[in-house]
Amino acid sequence: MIDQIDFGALQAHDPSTRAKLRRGVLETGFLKINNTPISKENVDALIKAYGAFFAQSNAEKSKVDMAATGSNRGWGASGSEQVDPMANPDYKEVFDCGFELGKDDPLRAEGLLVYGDNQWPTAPEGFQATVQEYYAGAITLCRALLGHIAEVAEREAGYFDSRFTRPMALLRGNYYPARPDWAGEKDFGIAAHTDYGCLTLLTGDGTAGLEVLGADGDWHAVDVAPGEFVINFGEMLEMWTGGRVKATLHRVVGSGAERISVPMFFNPNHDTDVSAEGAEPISAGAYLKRRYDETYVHLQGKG
Ligand SMILES: O=C(O)CCC(=O)C(=O)O
Ligand SMILES: [Fe+2]
Repeated sequence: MIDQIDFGALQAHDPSTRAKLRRGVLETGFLKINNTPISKENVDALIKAYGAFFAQSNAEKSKVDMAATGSNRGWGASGSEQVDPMANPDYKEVFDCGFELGKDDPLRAEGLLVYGDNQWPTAPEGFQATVQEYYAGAITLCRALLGHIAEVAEREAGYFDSRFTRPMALLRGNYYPARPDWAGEKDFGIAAHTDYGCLTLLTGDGTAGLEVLGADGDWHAVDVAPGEFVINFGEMLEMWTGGRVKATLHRVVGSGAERISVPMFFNPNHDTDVSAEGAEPISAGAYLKRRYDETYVHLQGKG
């Protein structure tokens, strides 16, 4: 159900690759992508870094607990996010970091949540450098992918470029422990949801777990080999393109095996109007803040 595309072929404007991209963007909402400029070494180091971070005690991890802040950077304990109001809070743990404004950026004065300060743990050693190296590579890849997506979504070439100069790009490490024995039918690693933003670029440790809802109404397992990526599209891009681009439901029920996945949620500058043509304007920052306030348990009801 999900097409695999070669990033090199996409860059070279290969017609059959372009056709698969079209189907992924406009119909299924998901694609797998390989042969990207992000090295397997960097991905391996990233998975290892998150693994070592999450293996620490909760007391250690809570030194960077996002719940102690009004923002969403740092560690989120199991139960810290509820993506589906009909399900219980997810049992995954997360570590989130995001775009950092330059020291002299006048936007700093506005104290926007979506550009909050990152919180870096002191251990494991090298964690921040590894995560930041991946962050930079993922941003570059996302920008290139959006260039191609603009074409199939009937936007002029370069449409997204000026709108992603200060991207609200949130990189998340998801840690799914083995599915707990207390877990019932309302408990998920991450419950069914659509991503909130524009483009999600996901990699992982190769353990199965991601499921995507197909047009047939069934959940389909999607495997992500280390060094390969899944991309999917979020609510904001669906809205922005008047429904042309598809945001597709997905989830992780979880299994006996623990698992790490790493989504990069790639979103535009906070003041970008992401409303559909003719609709009431809404800024990307306001949209994202509303979804964060709805789903991060420590922000729920504080909007
Ligand atoms: O772990 C996965 O494969 C998916 C994670 C996900 O959907 C998310 O973090 O939004
Ligand atoms: Fe997701």
